[in-house]
Amino acid sequence: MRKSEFLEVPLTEFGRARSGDGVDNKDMIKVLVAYAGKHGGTREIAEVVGEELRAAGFAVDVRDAGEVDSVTEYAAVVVGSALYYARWRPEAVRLLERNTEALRARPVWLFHSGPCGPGANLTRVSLPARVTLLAAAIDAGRTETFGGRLDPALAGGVLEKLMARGSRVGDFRDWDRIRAWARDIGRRVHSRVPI
Ligand SMILES: Cc1cc2nc3c(=O)[nH]c(=O)nc-3n(C[C@H](O)[C@H](O)[C@H](O)COP(=O)(O)O)c2cc1C
Repeated sequence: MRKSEFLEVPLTEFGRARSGDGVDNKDMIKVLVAYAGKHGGTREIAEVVGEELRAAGFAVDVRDAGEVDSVTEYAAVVVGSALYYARWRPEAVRLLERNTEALRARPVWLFHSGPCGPGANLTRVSLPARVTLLAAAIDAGRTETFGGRLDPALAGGVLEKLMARGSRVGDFRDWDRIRAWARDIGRRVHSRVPI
């Protein structure tokens, strides 16, 4: 199925949540938010995206991209990676590579987090070449760039310590923008406007 055909298929055709935690969520549409990073900054973005999607009425799994084998149980998928040396983390790239066909059949949103320092939130970073090809194969929409976080206390190794200095140090994640983006995804899935 092409993504354009998503509009024609009832959401009920996709996986629905099984009940768990004593909550009867069997009628909720499942959404996956997968993330890849090194120091937790991208995971926290994914968690906030997940929070907003839950508030919008979806059953959301927020999972480490490296632990996702299949996406077929989800009606929509969000994949985010930290940027390191202008690249995506390998776990996120592998998720896209291994699930290209299934992702092509679902609405998919991509984001990456990285820019730090003054102007971090005005910066739009292009997808790395490999991910550009995968995004085209998946027919994903435009990738969102979110500011990142550089904390010298978390820096391991010489290069990370060199990066985590000066005006780049700090938390440049714009939570309002991240939440607004997630709410927009929720609206689009509900209203069947994929991307
Ligand atoms: C060694 C190193 C290289 C980085 N390279 C980039 C980069 O190429 N582009 C970018 O926007 N951010 C870059 N960053 C910033 C990280 O993407 C940012 O700190 C991000 O929030 C890290 O996410 P994480 O905590 O999930 O690992 C780099 C950071 C480090 C420490």
